[in-house]
Order: sequence, then C-alpha cells, then structure tokens
Amino acid sequence: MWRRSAVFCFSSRISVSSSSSSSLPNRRLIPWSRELCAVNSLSQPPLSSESTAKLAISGDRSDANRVFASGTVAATSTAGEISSRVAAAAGLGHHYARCYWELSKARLSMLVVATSGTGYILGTGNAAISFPGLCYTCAGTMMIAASANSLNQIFEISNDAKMKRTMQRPLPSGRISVPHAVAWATIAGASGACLLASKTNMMAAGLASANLALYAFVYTPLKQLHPINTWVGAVVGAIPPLLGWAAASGQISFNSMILPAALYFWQIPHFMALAYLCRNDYAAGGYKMLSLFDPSGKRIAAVALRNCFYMVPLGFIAYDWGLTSSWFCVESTLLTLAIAATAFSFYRDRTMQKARKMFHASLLFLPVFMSGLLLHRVSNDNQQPVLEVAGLSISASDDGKSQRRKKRSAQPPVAYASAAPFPFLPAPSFYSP
Ligand SMILES: CC(C)=CCC/C(C)=C/CC/C(C)=C/COP(=O)(O)OP(=O)(O)O
Repeated sequence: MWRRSAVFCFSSRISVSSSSSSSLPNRRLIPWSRELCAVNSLSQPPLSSESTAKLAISGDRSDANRVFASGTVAATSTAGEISSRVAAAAGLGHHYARCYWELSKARLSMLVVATSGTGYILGTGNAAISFPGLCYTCAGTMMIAASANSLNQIFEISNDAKMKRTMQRPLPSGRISVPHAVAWATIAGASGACLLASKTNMMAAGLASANLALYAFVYTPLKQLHPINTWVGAVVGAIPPLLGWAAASGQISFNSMILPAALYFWQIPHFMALAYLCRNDYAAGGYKMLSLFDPSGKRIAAVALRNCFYMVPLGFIAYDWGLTSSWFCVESTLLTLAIAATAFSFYRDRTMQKARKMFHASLLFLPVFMSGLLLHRVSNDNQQPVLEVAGLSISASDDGKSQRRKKRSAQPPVAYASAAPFPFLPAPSFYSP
C-alpha cells in the first residue's frame, strides 16, 4: 500500500506542476504530500490526480484570482470544479476518519469501553442506572483509550514498520504525519479527561488519565526492554472497569475489584497466545516478549494456565460478596474451566493450532463473562468502601453481613455446586432463620 501511495503521490505532483501554474511553490505540497497520496490510495474509487491537484491548490487565492481574471471560466466548469472540490474534501474526510479510527485501534478501544460501561453498571449498586452518566463514561473512556492507542503508535513507528501485523498502520505507511497524529492524540485525550472530570467525577478522570500515562509512557517503552511488559499491560487493561465503577459510585470498593481482577488474569493467556503466534513478528519489531525467551513455549503455556486457574474463584467471590447471584458463580466456574482446558491443551502440546485455540477461547471469554456479570448482577446497597475520594476506610457493617448471608441461603444447591471445586475457599454457610 505504501508503494501504491508513493506512486499516486508522485503522479499528483506531476499533475500539479503541469495543470496549474508552474509558479506554484512546491513546498506547499510537502507537508501534505504523503497524506494526499493516501487519499488517492484509499478513496473508492480513487480520486484522479487532477482532483488531488485541485485539492492541493484549493487554498491558493492567487491561482483562483488568475483563473477568474482570465474570464474563460464558464458557469458549467465552475460547477464542475465545485463538485470536484466537494468530492476531494469528502475523500480527505474519509481518509482522515480512517486514519483516526486506526490510530485509535477503535475495536480494541470499544472493548475497553465495554469493560468500563460494565464497571459503571455494576458500580451503580441499588441506584437506577443513569443513562447520561453511562454515556459520558463510555465517551470519555473511548476518547482517552483512543489517545492512549494513538500515543502507543506514535512511539512505535519504526517497530511497527518492521512487523507484518502492524506495517500498514497509518504512521508507518505514511498516511498521516507525526504532528497530525500527536495533535489527534492530544485533543482526544484532553477532551476525554475534561468530559470525565466535568460529567462524572475526578476519581474517574484521574484513573483514566493515570492509565493513559501507564500505557503510553511505561508499558510502551517497556515492550522493548523486558518481558514484564505483559504484566504491566495487564494492569492497564484492568483499570477501565474500575474507572467505570468510580464514575458511577464516586468510590472504589472490594466489589469493584472483581471485574478488573478477571481482566488482569484474562489478559495473560490472551497475550501469551498472541506472543506465541506472532513471535517472529515480535522479534522483527524488537520487542522483548516472554515467548522470545522460551523457545519450547513451555514457560508461557504454564504462565497462561496458571492465570486461567486464578480466574476460577472469581465467580464464587462475586457471589459471596453479594455482587451477583449464585448462577454467575456456576457460569463463571464453567467458563474459566473451559479456557483453562484450552490452556492445558496448549501446555501439553505446544503447537500453533493449540495456541490459536487458546487465543480464540480468550476472545470468547470476555464478552460472555461480562454478560454473565450483568445478567446475574444483584442490586447491592452494601458495597464496602475501601478507598473513597476523601480518604481510606475499610469496614464491613453487620447489616451487610447478614444480608449477604440471606442471599446465600436463597439457592443453596447452586451455591454448593459452585463451591465444590474450591475446597480451599470457605464453604458456603446457609442461613436458617
Ligand atoms: C482509559 C484508558 C487509557 C484505557 C486504555 C486501555 C488500553 C489501551 C488497553 C490496552 C492494553 C494492552 C496491553 C494492549 C496491547 O498493546 P500493544 O502495544 O501490545 O498492541 P500492539 O502490538 O497492537 O501495538
């Protein structure tokens, strides 16, 4: 695509110098030339070199004046020119919209928004879900995630250019300039932080901004330094539901940690599978992923399996802490055992096929887990504050304890079945009035 762009770029320059005035200063094309190349290569159908040239000279008043002064421009040709300029502007708009979309890693950002929205709904507790509040939280998270992802790509241009998976991104392919991408990242990040601060609360805005900094300025450089980057990245991925919860409730409680914990553990098998599948690419890009130091794959398979097992008790904890009904406990247990089975299969037989299976299972896991949490969420008016905006407070009221006991007694057989695989966890106690 870069080569195609370069060809279009070259032809548009020729066209400009021949079809417009030879006095048109070439330097006017330089900042835009690479991006204009991409307009040609991306528009469907591609813009002609002529319209690109018109686009390039559209701001030149002296050229326009010359054309009008000559008196040879008929009304029909003016209309044609206007329509071609409109088409060129639409092409440009489409081109940049696509660049912003890719810079933002929009699909990943939407997944991040889904986790933050889930955190928001869970964090509303007994209160009715505020639809505007949810929308502001999702929009703010989207903007900050877009900014974080754009900064990540700005810092990794030369690495991305060496990897098959990423070489077509807007920056390494030259479809957008670095200053333009920096401006996009700055505006998106600042707008997102302001939106969260003004429409939700400072805790949510602070968590989102700190997470942006962690991702762009700690995780991103760490990728080229040490395999620990995967664990730092897992923290980054775990924060959005916490900020959603904070946006809804203005505080962070023990319950608010369940989804972040699931996200943290979930990312390890997900990224271990990815790092195994793309290890040649990561080596070419100069990244220090654990898979590159583990030729047999045994270590990364063991790490993935271990983290799958860490997720198993989360359903029980969600139920025990009164966040969900016991049905979630059963579903979550089955789900985590299923992903653990794919990790175990990869551990025993470290082939690309098994790694791919574990990767696909991880893709499926998250939406199902979050849907389960939402579906089996129970209104909870006794969330125990751990960290409030004003300070620290760790306490559990007696009322809360007795209510949880009552909840447990609601479906004893389900609760027993769900706790059975975890003899190390406290056995459910059934409340008899
Ligand atoms: C609110 C807020 C700031 C949210 C940010 C959430 C976010 C960006 C999560 C992504 C986590 C992560 C480790 C992605 C992989 O990046 P990578 O650099 O390994 O991916 P790449 O190789 O595709 O570039």
